[in-house]
Amino acid sequence: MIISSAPMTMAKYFTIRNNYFTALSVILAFLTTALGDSLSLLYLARPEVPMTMATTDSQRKFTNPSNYYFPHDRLTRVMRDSSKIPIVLVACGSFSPVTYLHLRMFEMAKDYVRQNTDFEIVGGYLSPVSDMYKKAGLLSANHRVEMCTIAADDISMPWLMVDPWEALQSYQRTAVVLDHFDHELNIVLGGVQTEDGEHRNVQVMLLAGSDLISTMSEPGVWSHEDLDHILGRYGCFIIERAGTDVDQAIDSLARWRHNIHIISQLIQNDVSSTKVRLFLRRGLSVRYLLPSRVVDYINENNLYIDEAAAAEKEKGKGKEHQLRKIEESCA
Ligand SMILES: Nc1ncnc2c1ncn2[C@@H]1O[C@H](COP(=O)(O)OP(=O)(O)OP(=O)(O)O)[C@@H](O)[C@H]1O
Ligand SMILES: NC(=O)c1ccc[n+]([C@@H]2O[C@H](COP(=O)(O)O)[C@@H](O)[C@H]2O)c1
Repeated sequence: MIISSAPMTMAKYFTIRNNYFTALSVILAFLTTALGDSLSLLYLARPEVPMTMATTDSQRKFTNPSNYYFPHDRLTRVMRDSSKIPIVLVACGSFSPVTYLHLRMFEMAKDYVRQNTDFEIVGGYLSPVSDMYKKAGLLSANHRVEMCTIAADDISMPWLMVDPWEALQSYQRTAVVLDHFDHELNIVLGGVQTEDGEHRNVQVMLLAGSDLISTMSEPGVWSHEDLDHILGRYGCFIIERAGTDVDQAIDSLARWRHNIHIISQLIQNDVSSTKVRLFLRRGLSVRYLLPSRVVDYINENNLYIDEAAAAEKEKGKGKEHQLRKIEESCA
């Protein structure tokens, strides 16, 4: 149970993510220079969103948004190996839009779990953040949930689901989100079973990139009680991400080190939603950076239209040649 939490602002959190964003800035600065304007800086603007901290209790009754049901159709209810500990992976984030790297995080975690742990993954969830998070480029929750649902609806990932609980209400801290999963999986559904019919509680674990974990070392972004709750009670898998020094990121999290699993990216790939939005804004192709059906959804619904309109405007300013050059270099 979390007893208290210190007030803090999301502005500070976004400032602290600068390590990652500095690396991203270099890439964006390159594109910006090539285009000869400063529009891409808009993407780096961090919002001023106050995050009011409330108390949480894992035993509390959760209020669900209307018409909400907890998705569990792809949850493995009977474990394959009773000697293992059943876990569910939860990835929290904006997913604006969801990319292949978000999906790949689950695959990397699956390999790591099989090779290095006594866990058995019985399900995975994408949990898009609420609109109240107000991060730059955050599309409405309905669209983000829909894009995640399309992305997760892939027969090659039959254990991945999208939970709209967090997205469809006011901002919820990650500790509360993990409590919600714990409640739904273990209290409402009653956990899972072994082949012999023995009941097992499911261990909820956070799945995140190292840019997110680096913010946990900084005072004022996450309360100590929340960190203790997330890393002490639940635990997490951290996917290495270019631009973040993982060792430095977890330096001050040493007391929970046994519950923090670091997963190296053997093939460096730093696709990000920011870059995808930038490409869309420039009218560049984003195919093969995210599932085709998500690209179709974006096009059909004219999403990130402001960005596309900005690109049109640039063409009007006679920058077609430069755009073509970038497009060619990205082909
Ligand atoms: N290329 C990547 N490598 C490792 N982790 C990633 C990668 N892309 C996203 N993540 C992780 O996925 C989670 C959700 O990410 P989020 O929705 O913020 O995507 P993002 O690409 O970082 O978005 P944005 O560019 O808008 O900040 C976070 O924990 C983030 O660290
Ligand atoms: N104190 C907290 O619970 C806290 C602080 C910072 C970020 N977060 C979460 O981390 C995720 C970050 O998402 P982005 O990577 O899209 O910014 C979001 O789900 C956000 O709610 C939680």
